Amino acid sequence: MTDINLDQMRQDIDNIDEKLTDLFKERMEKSLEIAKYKKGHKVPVFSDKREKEILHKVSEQIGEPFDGYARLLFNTIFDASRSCQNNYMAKRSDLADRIEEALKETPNLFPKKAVVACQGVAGSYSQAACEKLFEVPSIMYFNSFEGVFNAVEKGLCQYGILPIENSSYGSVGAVYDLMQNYNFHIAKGIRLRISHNLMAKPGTALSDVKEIFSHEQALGQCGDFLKELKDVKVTVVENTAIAAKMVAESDREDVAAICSKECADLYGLDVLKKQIQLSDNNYTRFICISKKMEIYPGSNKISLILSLPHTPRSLYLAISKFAALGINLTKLESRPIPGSDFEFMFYFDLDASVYSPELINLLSEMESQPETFVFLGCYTEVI
Ligand SMILES: O=C(O)C(=O)C[C@]1(C(=O)O)C=C[C@@H](O)C=C1
Repeated sequence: MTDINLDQMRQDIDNIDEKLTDLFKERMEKSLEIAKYKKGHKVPVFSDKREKEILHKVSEQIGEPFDGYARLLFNTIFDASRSCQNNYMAKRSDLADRIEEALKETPNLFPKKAVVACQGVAGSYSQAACEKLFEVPSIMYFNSFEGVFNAVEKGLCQYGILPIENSSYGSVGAVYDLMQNYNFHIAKGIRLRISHNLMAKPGTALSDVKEIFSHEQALGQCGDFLKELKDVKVTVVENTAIAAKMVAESDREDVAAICSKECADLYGLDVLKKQIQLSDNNYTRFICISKKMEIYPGSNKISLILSLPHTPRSLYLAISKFAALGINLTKLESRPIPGSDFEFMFYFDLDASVYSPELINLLSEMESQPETFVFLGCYTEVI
């Protein structure tokens, strides 16, 4: 009995959907007609006033309890309508040409050899990421992340390796902040499993340790282990391998470093405690940056930087453009713009590829807006 009723009700829904679909198609065709007018008369796609008027009218007409749902539905309809109009009106941008050139000029295979900038000293996780990406890299080490960006921008190194995010401790804010100041592209990404160890000179016992050195991210990833230790000073240094080197070269017998196992062999240290990170599934994402845009075959990830106007719904409108094309947004990071009044730079990672003409139209449209828009690259992430 129940099943018969359900079948009947579903049949009713199907009939309603058929009418809705016809009406939706009719509405989208009208929207395209408007796009033709707008293109000819240089009228912008988005009209906040018109959308608000429609939402108000629809809410009044439908009343409670469905008015909230109706606004949700109509906002989605506007997203589709705007996306279709933008796609129709898109002008080919300088970015579209640069992407086409990069697709033509990038070789099919990622290089095996290159001069690569890494932060820190030998034994750093950046070195491990670099050696996973390149078979025979010539690594140049720089004290700071800024040194890596500089070396690539000035052409001193062909590529640079930078950590951007850890699965348990989050984004590397310093790298995101530097992205605003340098011209670079992302050519590849890599995800590295990270296992931290407490290391000291041979002869030092865990109970002797009075000071631990490491990078801020590594210390954060080992927070639970550090909380258990009593009367131990924790000191932040630029890099985990720098911490290992400092401990190895120190006259003190009461210091230790949190670093990778490879550092033990490199700097003659002993492991006091293995795997001290919060989770066994501890991964760090690195980017491999280049000066020129390089897009290797199969690239399926896109990174962008956007500044958005301080107006209601501006972030929603940007995200809805990706949603309307069915694009998965895999990361959204916001960082304050120095010196501004709580204005932010937004960093988007998308599951998308430059082989899609609709996406190229969308990127062209975004580039034509007055706000900052930077296409960082289209690449694959090695896992
Ligand atoms: O009225 C317009 O200007 C339209 O382009 C139509 C429409 C809509 O789909 O209703 C689309 C985009 C605008 O932001 C406002 C309304």
